[in-house]
Amino acid sequence: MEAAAGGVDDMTKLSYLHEPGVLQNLATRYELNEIYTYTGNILIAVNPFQRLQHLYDSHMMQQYKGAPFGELSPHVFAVADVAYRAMIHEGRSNSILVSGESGAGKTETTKMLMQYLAYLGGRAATEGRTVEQQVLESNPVLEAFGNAKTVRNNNSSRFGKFVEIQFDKHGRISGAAVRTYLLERSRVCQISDPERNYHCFYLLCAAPQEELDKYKLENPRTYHYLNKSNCYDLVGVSDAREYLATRRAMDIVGISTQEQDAIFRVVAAILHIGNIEFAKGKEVDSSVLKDDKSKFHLETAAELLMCDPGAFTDALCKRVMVTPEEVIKRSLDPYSATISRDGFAKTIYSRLFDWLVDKINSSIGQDANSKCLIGVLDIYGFESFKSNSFEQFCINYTNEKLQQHFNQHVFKMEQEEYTKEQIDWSYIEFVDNQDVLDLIEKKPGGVIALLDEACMFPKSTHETFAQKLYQTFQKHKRFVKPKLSRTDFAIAHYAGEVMYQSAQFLDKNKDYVVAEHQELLSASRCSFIAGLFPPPPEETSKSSKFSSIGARFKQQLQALMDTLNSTEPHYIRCVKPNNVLKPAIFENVNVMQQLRCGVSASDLLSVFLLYCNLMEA
Ligand SMILES: Nc1ncnc2c1ncn2[C@@H]1O[C@H](COP(=O)(O)OP(=O)(O)OP(=O)(O)O)[C@@H](O)[C@H]1O
Repeated sequence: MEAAAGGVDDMTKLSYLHEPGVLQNLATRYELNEIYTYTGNILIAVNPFQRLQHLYDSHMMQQYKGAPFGELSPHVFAVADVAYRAMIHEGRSNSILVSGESGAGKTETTKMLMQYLAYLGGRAATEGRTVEQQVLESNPVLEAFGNAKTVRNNNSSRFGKFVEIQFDKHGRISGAAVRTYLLERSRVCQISDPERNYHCFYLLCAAPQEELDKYKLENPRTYHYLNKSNCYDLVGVSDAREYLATRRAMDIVGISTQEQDAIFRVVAAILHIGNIEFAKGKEVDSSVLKDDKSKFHLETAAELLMCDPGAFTDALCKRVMVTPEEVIKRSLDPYSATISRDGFAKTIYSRLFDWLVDKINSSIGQDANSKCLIGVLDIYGFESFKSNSFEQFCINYTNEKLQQHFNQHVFKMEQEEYTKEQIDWSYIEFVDNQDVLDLIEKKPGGVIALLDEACMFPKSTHETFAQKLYQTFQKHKRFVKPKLSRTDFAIAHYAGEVMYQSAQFLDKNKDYVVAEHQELLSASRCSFIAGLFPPPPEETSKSSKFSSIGARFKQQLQALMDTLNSTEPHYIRCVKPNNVLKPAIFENVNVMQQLRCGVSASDLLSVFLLYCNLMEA
């Protein structure tokens, strides 16, 4: 078969399925603004970095509605349409898994899928808010609080998301639920140039003057949590306009004016908290507020959080130690008080984010009777940087899980098709990554379990944790102890080897709120804020008190996999054609690496073989 001049819309039509051919095909099509290409029924979407309005207008939606798959040009709408029709005809739940590296276009793709599903399953405009409107407007709310500018994407989601859209027996949207995964907390207190903190901080600093007066806010350059980077503005985005848009979206989602006020009070308080500085106190290893400025910020934060300023200072600068004999109040030195301050800010922000997600869910409402749903997964892709920490470990663990899900699905599909065509399938090799998953999640003895053990044992350090890993996995095929480091470790993932720095693993895995912070905030005179800090469940034993981010994430991931396993999956692979985030630039090596990390070469090959065999059979 000759290669078509404009490329082929399905890679399985290529005469040879090899990397240069695949790349050439994607590049040719990209040049013509044909950003979508199939590989069998997997959709590859190359980020255009420009608005291609005509691709997504209502005329396009009409065209794709009910059109047989493959009849029209490849498109996200076609994938959503297949999922919807499969759901209606077979009465089965479906899911669409959107993957790709940061900036590849997952969130945009997810929004288009949701828009199309809202079009298919929406009700005729009735008065008030419709479920689909609420579902769509939950995006800007979550983006304002969970997205930020990073070096790789100006609007990067710093959390994973699974949106479950429920349908009634007539195929109408009857409810929805959003599940989120692992928000990046460290960003609240720590950003580096030229990144930004979460959008909401800049939006609030661009609010109308009377609101700024209310929250005692000034220029974003004033705030320590924002001025560690020189980037304040986003090209082509007006924070003032976005602030109003976010407020409107909050209205639609069902967040009351009072609640909105409390939310932005928390956001403003965090900015003030970041500006509280400490100096050495009179006593050894104690600290006091550094100057009048710090006093002002502390008092303002206390006012906004509606708590007692004296108790607030104590909660930041002191710790209560309970021994069997007595209760001792111990002072913190300025360095420890600063860490305490940042911990406070991160805790309150992550509680606020969780509240928003819960509120969106309760406000949209769940349809308990729904038999069918379509889930859309928008989750971080595989990451391998110069320096990789606990976040990358969790992200890559997620991707191992999804890769296994994909392998099992393709394998099952092949088996079924071959059986149907009466072809002997005994020779198909099943690529399995269970060994990496065991290394990470096995209980007892996996990396997560060993990390939890280390966190529970007071004398552990990252050095002792790393030594334990070296001992335990000495002979593990997927574990590598580097020669030159005593604390790093590498895992041979399906997409390549990643070296992790264990230094902050223990701290980042600990999931507890300092008792003094909890006490202060649960006593807030603002019911919204007190509600973010309900009393912790009764402690039955010491061990039940410990909860870890890793173990909780593992549970969440298992629940996600259980949901996905009960659905018919569809895959969309987003590709970022360049690192300068500009249209019309297609970097071959870059794209090739992404294809290898995601739908890997062997997966493409197996999908290809499957189609060839089917055509011959
Ligand atoms: N189909 C599209 N049409 C126009 N622009 C797009 C499209 N897809 C992506 N973009 C552009 O690329 C940017 C990055 O896309 P997006 O935020 O969806 O990436 P992502 O894969 O979700 O990244 P992250 O993992 O960092 O959240 C968008 O802000 C938008 O400017």
